Amino acid sequence: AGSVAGADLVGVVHADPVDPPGLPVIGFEEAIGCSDLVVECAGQPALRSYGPRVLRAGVDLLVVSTGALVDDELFTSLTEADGGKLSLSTGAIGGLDMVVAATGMGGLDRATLTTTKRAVSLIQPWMSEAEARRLTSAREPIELMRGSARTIASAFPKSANVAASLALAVGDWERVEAAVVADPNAELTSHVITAEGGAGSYRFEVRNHPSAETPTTSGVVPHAVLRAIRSLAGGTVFR
Ligand SMILES: NC(=O)C1=CN([C@@H]2O[C@H](COP(=O)(O)OP(=O)(O)OC[C@H]3O[C@@H](n4cnc5c(N)ncnc54)[C@H](O)[C@@H]3O)[C@@H](O)[C@H]2O)C=CC1
Ligand SMILES: O=C([O-])CC(=O)C(=O)O
Repeated sequence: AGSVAGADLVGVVHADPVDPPGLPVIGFEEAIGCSDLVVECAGQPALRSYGPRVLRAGVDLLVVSTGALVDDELFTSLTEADGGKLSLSTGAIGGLDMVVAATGMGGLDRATLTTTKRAVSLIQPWMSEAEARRLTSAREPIELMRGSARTIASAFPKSANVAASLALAVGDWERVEAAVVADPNAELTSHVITAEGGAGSYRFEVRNHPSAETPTTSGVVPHAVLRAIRSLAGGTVFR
């Protein structure tokens, strides 16, 4: 809508069969040829395919699908590429600035994240029919999986990028334990972060309305992206 001062949307690269109405659709090569910044908001596979090429072309890259960075090879190619600058969207959660600051003050001993979403939105292609049915017929919350941030961000690529975002802020994939809970009655998506270390002890709780179009995603995420673009474009960072 042109609401980010200092930034113009030059185009949208997409993979759907039908073009998004009212948006300037362009191809990937055209996008990296005519923009200063590419925003990845297309999923972990798209970041794997396109991220390194964006940076190598000297174009900055803002990443939403942070969970793709669990792949060490991709992590290295994105963080050590010569060319554009990489930045990560805070996406659906808050508190990461404080986690980074606390990590800087002697490190964190431990951090946890519990993500609770509407049960049906957590069905994954790798689940058996019985597992998927358990989610569609659940009456009570079910803890679906608990493990390292690396495990959880890989197992729920459209729902637990936040686990990777927290681990990247802590600077240690294994020190962050994440859990995903399927709640048949969850109206809101919740993310509860805890962290402890030399700087203190922290707890952040986020309760987001899911997007009406894509219930796996919290509705606020595009606005986190817009905030990041505003900041990258040199605008005020407190708005
Ligand atoms: N860091 C965070 O807190 C969060 C991260 N996410 C990430 O954002 C991603 C996008 O979320 P939504 O917009 O809700 O998903 P969506 O499924 O509604 O939209 C994805 C869009 O990406 C496009 N796309 C997919 N593959 C592509 C490719 N190879 N090239 C070009 N376009 C491609 C599709 O055409 C589609 O329009 C999620 O898959 C997830 O990885 C989502 C929520 C929070
Ligand atoms: O939008 C959310 O609440 C979180 C999400 O999907 C993700 O981290 O992939």
